[in-house]
Amino acid sequence: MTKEKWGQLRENLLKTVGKNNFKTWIEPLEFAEVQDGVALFNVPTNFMGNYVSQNFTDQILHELNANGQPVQRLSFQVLANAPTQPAANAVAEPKAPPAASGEASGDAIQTAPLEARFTFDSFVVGKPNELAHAAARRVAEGGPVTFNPLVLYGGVGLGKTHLMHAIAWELRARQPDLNVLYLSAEQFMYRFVQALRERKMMDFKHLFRSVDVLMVDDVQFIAGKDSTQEEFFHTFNALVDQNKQIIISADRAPGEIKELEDRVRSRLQCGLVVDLHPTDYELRLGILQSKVQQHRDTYPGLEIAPGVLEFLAQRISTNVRVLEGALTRLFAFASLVGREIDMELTQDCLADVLRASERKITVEEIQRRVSDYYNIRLSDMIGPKRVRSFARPRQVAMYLAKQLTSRSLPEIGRRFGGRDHTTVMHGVRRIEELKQTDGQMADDVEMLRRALEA
Ligand SMILES: Nc1ncnc2c1ncn2[C@@H]1O[C@H](COP(=O)(O)OP(=O)(O)OP(=O)(O)O)[C@@H](O)[C@H]1O
Repeated sequence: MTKEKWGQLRENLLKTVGKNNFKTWIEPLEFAEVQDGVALFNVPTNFMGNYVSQNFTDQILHELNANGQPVQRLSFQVLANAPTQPAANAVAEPKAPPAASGEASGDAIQTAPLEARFTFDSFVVGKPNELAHAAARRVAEGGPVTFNPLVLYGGVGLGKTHLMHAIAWELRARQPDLNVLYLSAEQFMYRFVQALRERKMMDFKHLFRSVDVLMVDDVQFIAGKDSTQEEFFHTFNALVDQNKQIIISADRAPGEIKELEDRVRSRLQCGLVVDLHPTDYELRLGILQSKVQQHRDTYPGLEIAPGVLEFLAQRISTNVRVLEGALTRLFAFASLVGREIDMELTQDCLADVLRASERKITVEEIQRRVSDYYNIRLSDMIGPKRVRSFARPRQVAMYLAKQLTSRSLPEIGRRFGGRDHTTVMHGVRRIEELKQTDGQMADDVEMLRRALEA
């Protein structure tokens, strides 16, 4: 059967299904092929495929067979533009959703392919993200729901979206019939507001309550947006009641998202909350090595001199997105000028990135980190109390301030509640000694240093 033929047949369905149904459900079906008695259609969302299959199969089969097309079954696939992956059985949307359009809400969610690159295979695992990765893997296996929701949180560019897409791809591969819905919290709000405006709340509720897996990215976005939070809360409860998996990402821990309603916060905290820590040197190097492999296909024959990747992993300590961007630029530049990627070319090509990442660590930042680490209040770190539980963290912070900033001893003293420079000197020496004799102290200081430098 040809597309034209389907176009003609389709018109006949107008009478049997009615104008509204026809417009909403039949017209968007794109005929693909007939094979072994199965007619395959492309549909914009999985939800739509399911709906048509449940409600209009008989009419469509009848129409096809009555017009000389021997078809026993219908099949629907979600259209995905992703070139290297099969069509995802998940609906996704671009990070920046389009401005409100006149499109009907509820019956279909704006679709876009999941990012083809964001798979488990391309995700490099290291200490900072191993727990998040393991949890994502577990959920992606699609077995019985053991923790609900899974909340992945972490700073900018640390791989939250990558992991979420990887889960969706994996679920799709393992269970093609599963209805996986991935969208950003912003898109959730946009859909909700549109449904309210167009009085299509029933459709909206039906859509969101009929998914098997709901994935909401950047949930911090709904903080302070009361009615969206309320709807999210109800959607959440309805799905949890049906034992459907929910996966959420946020840029910080649920407890730290301001203006998030308590009941939403406590729901998020009910499941497994795992964080993606800032990358460390080893992870950055691993990611760079893996990206180099990918670039080799595009730029065969380009060589990288020894030491360049190590240098980048050391110097670019911001997010992975910046790291990736730097490498892409390096390859493009090197291929353009026909040179090997060595230190000189790297310095030339990435001068601005390298400058920007020369991050200055402040004494205040150190104090904050150290007090968090030892679970004491910032005011106690700076204040006058001399009990060991405050004095030791204070000395660690002084030591790190001396090591990681260019502040003088008197300047550091001033920032620790106006202490004398000899006190600072004593503190720094004490930690130096302890690092030699106390393994725990050596580990603590190293961990803090890495976290601050990340
Ligand atoms: N461990 C990793 N291995 C491979 N690539 C990674 C890893 N972590 C992050 N990336 C890459 O870094 C880029 C940024 O990741 P992603 O978009 O997932 O970050 P995010 O945490 O969602 O950030 P944002 O809060 O800005 O949305 C992506 O291209 C992603 O593939």
